[in-house]
Amino acid sequence: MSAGTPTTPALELRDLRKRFGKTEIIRGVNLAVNAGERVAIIGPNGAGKSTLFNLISGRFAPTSGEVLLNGQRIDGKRPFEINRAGLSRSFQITNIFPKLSVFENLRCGVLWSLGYRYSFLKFLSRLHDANERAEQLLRMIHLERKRDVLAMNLTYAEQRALEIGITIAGGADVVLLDEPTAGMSKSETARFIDLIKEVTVGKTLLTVEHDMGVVFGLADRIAVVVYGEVLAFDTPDAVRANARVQEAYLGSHVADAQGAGH
Ligand SMILES: Nc1ncnc2c1ncn2[C@@H]1O[C@H](COP(=O)(O)OP(=O)(O)OP(=O)(O)O)[C@@H](O)[C@H]1O
Repeated sequence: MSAGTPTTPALELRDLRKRFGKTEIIRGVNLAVNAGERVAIIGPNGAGKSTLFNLISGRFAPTSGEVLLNGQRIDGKRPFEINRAGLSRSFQITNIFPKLSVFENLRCGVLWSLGYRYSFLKFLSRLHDANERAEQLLRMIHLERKRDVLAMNLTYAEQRALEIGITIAGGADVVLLDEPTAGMSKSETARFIDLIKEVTVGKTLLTVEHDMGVVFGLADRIAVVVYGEVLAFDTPDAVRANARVQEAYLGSHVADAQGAGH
């Protein structure tokens, strides 16, 4: 791209709105996330963070407004279409197959991302590639030694790592993770932040997060959502210093994160 040409954002929300019955929950959100950026969405309970994720990943259709993935409209498309367009959202742990091994779970993730549009023969010819990709993912999430262990016998943190492996299996370049470290101990969380950074190198990452230690350890920019609007979208330092954010939400949370050494 020549100098001065504006780069297309990896993900862009334009005046996005969502109404449930009479209540407008998302009230005109504009957000442009650059390729390769790591963005955390924070905000009080009920602010609309999960709804925003659901709008981006296609679980909900917006009432109005646009969602663009690499410049292409994806609002109104179905989740699997959005996934194949290059945006992947973390599966919940319940979507891990408990009675399959770690390797088999990863391979399922790879095969699913290849889609059902392939004929059986083409599918078979892809199996070799899928195996290779699953081995690669296994190394990326550092579960080589658990390769043949059934998913149900993994520790909680290992299951969350597997979930991330499945999420990135198809090679999506925009990845959405919903509270990736929820329920983890402090030391597991610290290791997990490093893992997330490693596996998303070169990708665009969006997380919804309550843990301010994770937010400030992971994000290049933070979007603060309050009552369905983006109150601030800036670097961690700028958000920390933002008086409106302090007032609306952050105060005690930031003190906690700083106390934790992040
Ligand atoms: N399917 C739905 N139907 C009706 N109302 C909904 C629906 N989904 C979410 N809401 C409402 O939208 C508001 C925002 O919810 P949302 O889950 O997006 O908030 P959040 O910021 O993710 O909260 P939390 O941090 O507690 O997870 C809430 O008042 C919720 O009750």
